[in-house]
Amino acid sequence: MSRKQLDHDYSLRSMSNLMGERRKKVSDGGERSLIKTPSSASISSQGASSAGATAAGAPAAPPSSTGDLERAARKQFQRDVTPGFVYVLAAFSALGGFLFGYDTGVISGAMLLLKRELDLSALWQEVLISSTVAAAALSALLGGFLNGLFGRRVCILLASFFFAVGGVVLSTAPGKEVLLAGRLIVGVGLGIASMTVPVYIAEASPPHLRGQLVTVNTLFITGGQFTASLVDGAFSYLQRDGWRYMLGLSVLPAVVQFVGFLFLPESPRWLIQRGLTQKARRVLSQIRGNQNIDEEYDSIKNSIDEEEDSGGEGPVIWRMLTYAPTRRALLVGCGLQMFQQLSGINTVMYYSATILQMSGVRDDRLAIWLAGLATLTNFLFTLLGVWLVERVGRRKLTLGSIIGTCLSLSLLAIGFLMTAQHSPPVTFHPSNPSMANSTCSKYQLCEPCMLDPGCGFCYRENVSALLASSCVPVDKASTEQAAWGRCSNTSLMRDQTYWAYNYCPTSYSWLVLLGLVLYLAAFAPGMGPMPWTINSEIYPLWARSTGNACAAGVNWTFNILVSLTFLHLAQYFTYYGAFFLYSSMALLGFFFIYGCLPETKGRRLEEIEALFQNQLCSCGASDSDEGRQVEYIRVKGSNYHLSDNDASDVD
Ligand SMILES: O[C@H]1[C@H](O)[C@@H](O)[C@H](O)[C@@H](O)[C@H]1O
Repeated sequence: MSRKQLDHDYSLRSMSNLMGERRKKVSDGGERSLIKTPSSASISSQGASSAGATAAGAPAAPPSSTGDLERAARKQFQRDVTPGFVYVLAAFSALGGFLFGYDTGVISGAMLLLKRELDLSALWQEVLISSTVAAAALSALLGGFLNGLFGRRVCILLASFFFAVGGVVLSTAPGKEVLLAGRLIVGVGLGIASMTVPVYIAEASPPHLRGQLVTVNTLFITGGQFTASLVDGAFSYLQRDGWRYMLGLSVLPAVVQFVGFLFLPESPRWLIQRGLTQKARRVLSQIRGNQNIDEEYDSIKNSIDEEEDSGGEGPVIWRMLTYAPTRRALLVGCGLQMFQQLSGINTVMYYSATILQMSGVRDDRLAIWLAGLATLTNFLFTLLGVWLVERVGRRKLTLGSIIGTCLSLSLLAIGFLMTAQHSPPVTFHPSNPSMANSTCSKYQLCEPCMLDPGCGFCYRENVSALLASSCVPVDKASTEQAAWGRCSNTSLMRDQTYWAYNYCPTSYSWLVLLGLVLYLAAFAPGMGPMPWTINSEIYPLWARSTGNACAAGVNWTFNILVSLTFLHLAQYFTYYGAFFLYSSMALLGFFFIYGCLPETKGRRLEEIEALFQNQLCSCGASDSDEGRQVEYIRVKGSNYHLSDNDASDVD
């Protein structure tokens, strides 16, 4: 074969191979199979020439080695199929993630001010915090239906509309009832955005970038949480109405997203499914920068036609549950979201200010600012996840992350255990009968006193030792001070007298702090983003919105479950008990992921269904390694054994 022919051959080959693996029908007993063609590795193994130069249509210096050639082809291909538009589209969509993070993060700081200004009872505080998450859980489920009916774009517009209206209602609320209405509206936006945005980004992205771009959405979530902690810190200095600014600021990104989406296109996959094929073609070539989209278009169209041919009766969720591959995908998707929340991320984040207080940060404001460091760490390590996802793949990243999460949770628990075992004693018991009769004064150690939500530990400390300490009831109006005694007036507390609510002074705080940092470093790159990313790609088109709706619903439901039970858990099992429990959940999660999660990196969305044809808990073994390895793909009960040679023969 002449050099020129080789050039031509391999430039075409690299284009199609690097796009992912190709779906081919093979006439083998009427069965259909996914045939994995060799990707870049096969280009080099066959000694190809300058694919990159040919693809660009310009002569280039001959690459010095096959490795250079492979890299050149890959780069050229990625330049060609990655026009800037897809980044713009992902960034505007991910504003939904930012609002998700901002609205869930900002409430803790806003609540400190709200409870003082509106005189909120503990019940109202709880209702205001959890109502948003509960509304999100329900609307995520509803979002599945809306997505199928109106498309992704309309749903994102709807979500940003809810965010904006909710923000306005919250910032102008005259009282707690209107605040509740605002929180519910925001919750509806949250639920819809959390299930739609990953799907929209996944459907618009080319396969080699899909993981990265969907993970950017989680990066925006953690960015929103970080911004919220800064805003909370900044506005906490305002004597009045600081919470109005905190809650109202979310209107800005919501409006930007709404306006942006008036101009952004609908997902081409949804358009094809709806039979709007001309429009779908236009959108696809707009997103792909006028590349040749025929192959991608045909592949989406074929998979939709096949799905239609195969029929299927009843509501989508029923069809998903009665068809093995989608049932397995649903189990994997919901399981991932469940284990994400059961690993205690929101408890750890929420608790970070207290952990810092344990380490000796006495000033409340400073603790709030420093807690921002935890959200920053979460953000930075999610960035690492964005970088890693297309390099190491989803499966390895999630597995590595959950092992680290499990170990660091154990370290946190050990830190709390040491703290409990070296709990300072209560040395001062009041003699006044009315004071002495309170439950709090019966505790002999700080640990049980701190675990009782009605009590706090009031102590005096000099440089080297803990002086007189007592356990006293907390002020009903504010947990920042005691109901009576030395710690009952924060502004009058002098002589190194401190009020510890929710924590005990300890010399083991460094262990807890180390656990916190390691936890965030392990959780954020994998367990934080991967459940969202993987869910956006594991369902076939007909089941995608329903699958994502269910998984997002599971995420929000376990979110609320874990946050609402934490304090009770701590009360009955102590802090270390609670963290050991989260750690064992993470361990369970590891086995689940190890057994059930296949690698989806680099595959077209239309091809992923086949990965779930395997029996559950053996599907993790699919190994692509750039097309070099032998692969077994079982389709509808038949085994196809493909080697490199088989694969290249088909091409
Ligand atoms: O993936 C996100 C993220 O990692 C957040 O930090 C967390 O607060 C959310 O609950 C979670 O779903």
